[in-house]
Amino acid sequence: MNTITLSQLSKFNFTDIPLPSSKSESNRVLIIDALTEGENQISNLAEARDTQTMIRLLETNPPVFDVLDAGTTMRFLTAFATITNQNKIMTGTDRMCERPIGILVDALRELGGEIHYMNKEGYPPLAIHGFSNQKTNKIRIRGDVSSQYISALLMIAPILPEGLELELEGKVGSRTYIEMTLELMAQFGVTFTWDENRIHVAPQKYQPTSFAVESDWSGASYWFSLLACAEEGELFLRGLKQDSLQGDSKIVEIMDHLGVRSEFNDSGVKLTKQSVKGLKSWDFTHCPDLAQTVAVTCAILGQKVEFSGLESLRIKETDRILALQQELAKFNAQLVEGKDEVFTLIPSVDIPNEVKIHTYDDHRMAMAFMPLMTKTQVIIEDPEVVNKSYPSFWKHVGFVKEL
Ligand SMILES: O=C(O)C1=C[C@@H](OP(=O)(O)O)[C@@H](O)[C@H](O)C1
Ligand SMILES: C=C(OP(=O)(O)O)C(=O)O
Repeated sequence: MNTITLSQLSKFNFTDIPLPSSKSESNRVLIIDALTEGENQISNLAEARDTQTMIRLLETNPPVFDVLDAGTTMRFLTAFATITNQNKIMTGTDRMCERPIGILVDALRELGGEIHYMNKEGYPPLAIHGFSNQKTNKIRIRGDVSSQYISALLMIAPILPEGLELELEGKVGSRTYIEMTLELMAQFGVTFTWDENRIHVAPQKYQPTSFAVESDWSGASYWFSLLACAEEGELFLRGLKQDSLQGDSKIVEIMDHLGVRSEFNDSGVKLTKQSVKGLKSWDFTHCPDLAQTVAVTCAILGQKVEFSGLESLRIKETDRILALQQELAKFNAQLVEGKDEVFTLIPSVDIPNEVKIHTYDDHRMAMAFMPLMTKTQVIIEDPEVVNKSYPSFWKHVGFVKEL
């Protein structure tokens, strides 16, 4: 197996990190673009494999949409292919075929789509046989499994002949991603109403516009963590906005407790060190992709913290709770499950001279453990796994030089 070795480096010079563009924004804008009559001007699309896969599939329109391991690409293209009345097979990696999609398929069938499971009920691969007449414009949908089903339905809603009223049932996770979807739709001229748990989108057209994708806040989180764990350093993260569409911009608030000060200007955010105020607990319901970053940071910084809202982590690129537990244990930290889905992060008291991190086909496992290099030599297995969201990650790590 390929590995990358990160030598210990606890103090570093000021480093300017260009950051990749957001794959979440890119994948939404690509679907919206495909549904817009007329030309949009879209710039800064992500280099992420998830986005490049989406671009390739939309451009070449093969009979089989193999999305690899991209969740948004699978969910958004399933809704898109159905509503544009295509015959399509939707598939992906083995892991993708273990990630549930039944809630979205049920909703699309209720609307009038014809979709069959090719293997296991509720999971890809799927055979889509298009869409005849819209059967209803009211759908009730659970919000506690993945917000991506809701985003997928919302983006096709304006082009449904009768529009769509979505009633969100139960706890809604990753709400910030639903807000991102609606805000992006609004930037392309679509109006909606959102009243408590009811979102209504009338039939209407997306309006051609110009849009520049922001840098990726989830990818930015690893740099906040690096500075939090280092003894000395300064970073500039390019292309981030204080007023972001991305919920993972919450990392600013979290890291303010963990010793990182953020100052925004027109080109990005400057990070400097400040004293650690401490963190007692955090709820990751609406920013699940930050959980690994924050768990590793707290484990290194000696912070005992209660983590909640981790339920969706079990059905992502890997079971991220199990993966975290196994890898944190390698430097004597723990993530202990307690009552009512609350986990306690017990920090490390003794970090070995070298730690080898297994990455479980999960880009965020590789990137989240990088900051451990501030304390010891780290070997990361399968480093190319970062290509899913941040192909230039290791190149950027190379920009960080010992002081
Ligand atoms: O809509 C999106 O762009 C995403 C939503 C989240 O997924 P869930 O809604 O499944 O939590 C997040 O974890 C994923 O990385 C990207
Ligand atoms: C969960 C993620 O992506 P997706 O669900 O789109 O595969 C992620 O990028 O952390």
